[in-house]
Amino acid sequence: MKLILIGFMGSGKSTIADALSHKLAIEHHDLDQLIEKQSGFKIPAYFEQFGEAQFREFEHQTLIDALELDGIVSTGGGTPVQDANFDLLVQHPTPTVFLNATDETVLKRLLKDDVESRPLFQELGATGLIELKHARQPKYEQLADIIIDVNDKTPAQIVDEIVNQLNQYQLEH
Ligand SMILES: Nc1ncnc2c1ncn2[C@@H]1O[C@H](COP(=O)(O)OP(=O)(O)OP(=O)(O)O)[C@@H](O)[C@H]1O
Ligand SMILES: O=C(O)C1=C[C@@H](O)[C@@H](O)[C@H](O)C1
Ligand SMILES: [Mg+2]
Repeated sequence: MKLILIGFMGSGKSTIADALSHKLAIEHHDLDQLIEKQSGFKIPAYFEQFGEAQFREFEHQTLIDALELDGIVSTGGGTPVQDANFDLLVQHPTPTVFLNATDETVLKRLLKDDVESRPLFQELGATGLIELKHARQPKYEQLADIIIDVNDKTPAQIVDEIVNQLNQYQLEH
């Protein structure tokens, strides 16, 4: 079984994919973690050392490899909106789940984490980050086979909702 999770930074892709992989007893491949493992750099260090353009190239190659694997692929927040990745994902037969969070939810969750772990948050600040979120929203929506509202829900509730919607989706396709 295969599944792709997309959504903005802080929408919960890594958290939800991890919980879902346990529930469904399948593998989870987190693109940011794969990039860190394969490059030997943490994401902020990679941005600092090589810049965003080179990060996007590395991310693209990692996505190509990850799409060959079984299980759940959780993407980085910016992965699906890069043109080359968008084209790959739009053609890919695997169901794509978009975790849709409000601006408030995203900011609340990101501010709870270490700001330094997300270089674009550090660079853009809260206002710039939300502008980026709005600019990306149409692309996430275009790629989504299933959209899950992730506001004010526990990870367990979100996981159950994904499982239900996925069953429905599979019956219809
Ligand atoms: N449903 C939820 N309720 C409350 N907190 C949550 C929920 N889902 C995730 N979180 C928390 O929000 C933060 C961001 O979650 P996570 O790292 O999974 O997001 P992400 O979409 O993978 O972000 P990125 O794109 O930056 O990798 C974490 O601190 C996580 O514990
Ligand atoms: O939204 C983005 O562009 C990013 C999100 C993270 O998952 C990382 O991939 C990186 O910090 C860039
Ligand atoms: Mg993540």
